Amino acid sequence: MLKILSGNQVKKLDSAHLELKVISSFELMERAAVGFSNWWKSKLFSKNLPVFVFCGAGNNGGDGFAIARLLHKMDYTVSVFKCFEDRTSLSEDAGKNYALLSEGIEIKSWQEFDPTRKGILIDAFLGVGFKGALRSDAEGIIEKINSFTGKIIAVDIPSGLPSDDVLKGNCVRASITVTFAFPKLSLLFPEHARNVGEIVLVDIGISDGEYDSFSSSFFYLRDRDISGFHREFHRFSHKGDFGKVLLIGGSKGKMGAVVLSSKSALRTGSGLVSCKVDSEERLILQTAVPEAMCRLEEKIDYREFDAIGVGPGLGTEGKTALLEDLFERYSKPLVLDADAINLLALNQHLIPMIPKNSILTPHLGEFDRLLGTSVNHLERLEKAFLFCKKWGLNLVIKGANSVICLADGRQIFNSSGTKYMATGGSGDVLTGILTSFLGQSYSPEQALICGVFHHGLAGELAGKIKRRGTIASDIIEAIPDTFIQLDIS
Ligand SMILES: NC(=O)C1=CN([C@@H]2O[C@H](COP(=O)(O)OP(=O)(O)OC[C@H]3O[C@@H](n4cnc5c(N)ncnc54)[C@H](O)[C@@H]3O)[C@@H](O)[C@H]2O)[C@@H](O)CC1
Ligand SMILES: Nc1ncnc2c1ncn2[C@@H]1O[C@H](COP(=O)(O)OP(=O)(O)O)[C@@H](O)[C@H]1O
Ligand SMILES: [K+]
Repeated sequence: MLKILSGNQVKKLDSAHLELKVISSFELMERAAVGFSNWWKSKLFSKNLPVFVFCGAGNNGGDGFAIARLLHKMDYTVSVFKCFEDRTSLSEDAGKNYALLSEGIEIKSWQEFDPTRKGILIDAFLGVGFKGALRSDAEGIIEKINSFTGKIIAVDIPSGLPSDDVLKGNCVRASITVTFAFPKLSLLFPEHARNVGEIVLVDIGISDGEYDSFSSSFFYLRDRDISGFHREFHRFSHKGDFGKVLLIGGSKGKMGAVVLSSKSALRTGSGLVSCKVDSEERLILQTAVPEAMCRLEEKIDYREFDAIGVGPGLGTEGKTALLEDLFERYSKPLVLDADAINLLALNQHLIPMIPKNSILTPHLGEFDRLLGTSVNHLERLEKAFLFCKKWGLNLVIKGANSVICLADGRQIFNSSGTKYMATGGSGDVLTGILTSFLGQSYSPEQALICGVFHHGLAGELAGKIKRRGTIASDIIEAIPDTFIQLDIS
């Protein structure tokens, strides 16, 4: 799994790579620019639109010059806008790439840019080398870039965004950020979404093993990581191997939640799915999901089940005793979502009773209720880290790039998912998926890594067809396709 390093570690990673592969820093810059232009080619941007490349004096600007050269070669009309006083201030590699700009490329000062022009703007002003508060000239440059009404594409990071911290000043508002080697931590914070836009990761040839000597507790989960975490089933596997799971949830007016969770558990491969629901409401579940069974008795022997998920649509009124009783009589890891989390927020004395290694899946609102409001995502990550360590629990901070926070302190940002998943019930689908994997004897870590990724991928597949018309049921229907897509039998 790809490690997310700090901005300060990037230079060291680069130097180690240059030494290992015996290449120059100039060649590495060229790889970044080639990676960018290959992505550009795949997007088929119209050649009728001129390209404006804003270049700073550092290596981010160097990437910009090289990109300008490559796009010009591809027959785009390219102008470079200098965001520096004179050539002597350029970094060595930026200087080399500046010298390679061909005659057909117009070179102007950033002040000369007319932001009302039609075209595409490439922001290669500041990269991960940006430190401290913006200097006053830089403020002006960023304002100029942001006054442009067309598409802005940031190189590595939107200029002005610190790579590992929360934005404090002004920053370019990009609609796409093409980042190199690994996504910089701050690109993944929800409060930066308007500045970062869509993230595109460009490989510059640094292999995962080269990150080994760098310490980081942050990771980035991609499709290639998944298969190693799945369990294999063989020809003689029986119903029991696929697990017997229980979902506790649903209440008057909110039965849909447990309908969605149970369906998604079945679509994820559970052998047997039972639901503990109010007896008056059972017909809704049994009609909607005939494959699921209802358990109506007051005192279920929870030990019958390989995994239990609790919370979707449960309601909080009068349910504290149910949760307490569950913690007393079940010792395997649970999945706790929605109202189970709200109950914990209201009854914090129950937290020490949660079976070790359980999984909590709060969205930002539930997270705040449980652990208090946070001023920014960094604080939220720190709170999650302390909570998971203290209680030996795992937690998913849900949203775009959901963060899997493991009990051992690792925090894994998910790469799959789409904005079309921001629809009622998609969290209930995740509860079903996670409970299903736990029931199939996946460890909580395996269940989390596979579950969160497949959920996001199912959302992407559904969103490709249904766009903003995507509903939670579409995500469930797409779960089987995720196994095909990832070649999991
Ligand atoms: N492995 C990688 O990640 C690679 C990174 N490359 C590029 O190199 C960049 C990093 O290059 P550098 O270390 O030269 O740094 P940058 O180009 O990001 O920044 C240095 C420049 O920013 C200015 N600056 C810094 N703080 C400022 C402030 N507070 N106000 C105004 N200006 C400020 C400096 O004067 C200098 O001109 C990356 O972002 C990426 O674009 C690629 O060229 C090659 C591979
Ligand atoms: N913009 C987004 N990008 C990616 N995933 C998203 C986005 N918005 C929501 N999701 C995912 O959808 C799910 C929503 O969960 P939740 O808020 O609990 O929904 P509900 O309570 O309606 O079931 C989470 O897994 C979250 O990661
Ligand atoms: K930039």
